[in-house]
Parts: sequence; C-alpha cells; structure tokens
Amino acid sequence: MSDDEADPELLALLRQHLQGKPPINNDPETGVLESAEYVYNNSIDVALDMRASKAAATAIYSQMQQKAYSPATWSEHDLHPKAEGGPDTVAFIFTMDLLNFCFWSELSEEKRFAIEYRGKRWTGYWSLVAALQRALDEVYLKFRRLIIFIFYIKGIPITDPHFWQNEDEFTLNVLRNVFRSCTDEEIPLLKERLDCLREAGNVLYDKYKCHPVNLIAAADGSAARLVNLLARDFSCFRDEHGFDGRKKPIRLLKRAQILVADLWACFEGEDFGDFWDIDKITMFADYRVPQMLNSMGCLLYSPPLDSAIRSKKNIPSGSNWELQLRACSIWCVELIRREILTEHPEAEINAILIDFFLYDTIKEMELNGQDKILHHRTRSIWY
Ligand SMILES: Nc1nc2c(c(CN[C@H]3C=C[C@H](O)[C@@H]3O)cn2[C@@H]2O[C@H](COP(=O)(O)O)[C@@H](O)[C@H]2O)c(=O)[nH]1
Repeated sequence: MSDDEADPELLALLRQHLQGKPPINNDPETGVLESAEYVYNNSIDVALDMRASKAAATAIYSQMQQKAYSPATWSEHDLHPKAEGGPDTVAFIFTMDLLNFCFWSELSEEKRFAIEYRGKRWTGYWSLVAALQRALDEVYLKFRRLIIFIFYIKGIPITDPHFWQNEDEFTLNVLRNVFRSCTDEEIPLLKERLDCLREAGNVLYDKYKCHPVNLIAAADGSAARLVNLLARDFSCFRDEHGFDGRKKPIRLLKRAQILVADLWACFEGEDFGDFWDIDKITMFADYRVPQMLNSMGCLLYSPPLDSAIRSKKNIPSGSNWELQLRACSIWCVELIRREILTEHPEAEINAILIDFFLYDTIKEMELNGQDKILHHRTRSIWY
C-alpha cells in the first residue's frame, strides 16, 4: 500500500469514533448467534425448511406492519411496568426476567397454577408479572392504610435486592405467599426461584451498589456487553451448555437477552433502554417460539423427536434434543430476519420484535384453542 493511502481499518475506526460509537475492535459479541449456527449445522433431529421460512418472513412482516409492531407494543400490555417508573421499573424488569422461566403445567387450564389479580386469572408468563405487581400493590395499599392507622404494616419489597439477601425476613414461605395460586397447584421450581433471587441480591450488593441500574451503566450503552456481564457475574443467567463434545460451550443466554430486550422495549430505546447494538440480540430460546415455528412449517422434527413432543415426554435440560430445538429456533428467526430485511431494507425490524410477535401470536392461538401443535416440555431455570 502506498504511503498516501489511508489504512481501511484506521478509517473504519475513525468513522466509528466520529459516530460516537466505541471503536470496532471493542465491539462485544455475545456468541449466541455463532453457537446457534454451530448447533444448526450439526443437528440431525431438527431441520429448517427454507421455503416455509421464506413464506413465514413474508407473512410475519405483513402482519407486523398491520399491527404496527414496535417497541411501544411492549408497554401496551396492561401488566407491564411503564417507563415513567425509571429505576423502579428497571428493578421490576430485572426481577421479572430473573424469574421468567418454566410456567408450563401438566394440569388442565382450570387446575393449573394461576394468579388472581385485578379481577382476572393469569397463567404462564403473565402469572409472574401479575404476582409481582400484586406484591407491590399490597405494599402500596398498606402504606395508604398507614395514613389512617398508627401501626406500621410491612408489605413485601419483592423487587429490592436488599430484601432478597435477608435470609431471616425473605424465606421460602414469603416467596410462596408472593406466588400464592388461586388453584391447588404451586408455581413450578419455587425453591429455584428463591435461589436466583438470593444469588442476584448478593451479586448486586457486592458489585453493583445493590441496584440493577448500575449494571446497565457498567455496560456503557452496549446490549451485548450487558448480556455478557449478566452471564459472567450471575450463574443464574449463565444459560450455557455442552454440545457434541465441542470445547466452547453453546451460549443461548435466553433470560439475559430478554432482560436487555425488555429494557429496550419498555424505555423505547431511550434512557435505561438505550443500546447502540440492540440488533445483536437474538430470538429468546424458550418453549413457545419453537412451537410457533413448527406450526408454520419452518422447524421440522425427526420422527423420534416429534413423537416425544406429541406424547408430552419430558426432554431433559441440556440434552442434545433440547439444544437442537432451542438453537435451531434462534437460527430460524435469524434467517427470517435476514429475509425480511433483504425484501424490505427500510424495515425497522430486529430479532426481538419478530420474537415478541411470534410469542404473542402463539398465545393468541392458544386462547382461540388453535395451538394443536404441542410445545416441548423441559423443566429448567433457563426459560
Ligand atoms: N421467546 C419468548 N419467550 C417468552 C416471551 C415472553 C413474554 N414476553 C412479553 C414481552 C413482550 C412480548 O410482546 C410478550 O408480551 C415470555 N416468554 C417465555 O415463554 C414461556 C412462557 O410461556 P407461557 O407459559 O405460555 O406464558 C417462558 O419460557 C417465558 O420465559 C417472549 O416475548 N418471547
């Protein structure tokens, strides 16, 4: 290269710097997409149907346009906290995504675990949000009554890491009361949920001045860096698994990623939701979106796996089948995202919004009794 030609790498660094973004070589990656592609390339029980995925991209894009899907859609859900709450909303979302796992039940709709709140019966993910809101309401209502009464009524500060650390006050029975059901079934994995809160309380106290806003600050505006901090510092967010003897763990990091996505959506990309690399976040590998992708013909199962899912067999957490289901779902949504942006380069769409749309759609289908295709059944704290 002659002396007067600028080094392209330096030029790119300069451009990044001028745009106010960290230099390229500091760009953090989460490793989730790389993991998903590796598992997809080495899967024998789950495959993707390219023709169906292409058709799904067209259908998803047009329906998302019709429904004007955007980060603002998140706050339209009655139970979700609002951006006006600032740090209290951050604390709520952190608590919610710390516990955002494993709600499926073997029992009927009438007998499954459910939370009664604001005159309605909430199940699944919404039972979690309702239980947290109810605990805070109880605190709020009690303070209101305080003005009338002279004695102090202590509620349950369920989003406060100081409380999570207090083994005398915050016991399994207290958490059982937060998640008290209007049926005879208890929330799945209650003890594991207490362990997650306890660990998170200790880590936030030790490293982040006991509030998740300081964790967001440490990520310095990067979504990927925040995901990596969560996976590094909290074992209960470290959703990593061995696969086929590969040296590097397969990183799926579902709850770390959905936490970042929920912050981004709730604050609509501003304030505590402002991440310059938000599009690095992938689909969240749970049990609902694979179900939706399978019902659209995008995700195909081998006969043994298909039969296991249809006969509601438990598929162990970290098993080969389970990793194929989760990772191929991430890769499928990535291909759908690329297809949409190829057809519509101007579309303001990312894997998060596609995922939110697919989740909400399968929930609507379930409500209308259309969810004939079953989801896989794994009990774990990862999703
Ligand atoms: N991939 C993906 N997984 C999601 C969600 C959500 C809720 N997100 C809300 C926020 C914005 C969206 O618009 C939604 O309104 C929960 N889950 C997961 O599903 C499971 C619960 O299922 P069920 O028992 O049927 O409620 C459980 O693993 C939970 O972690 C999502 O969005 N994407």
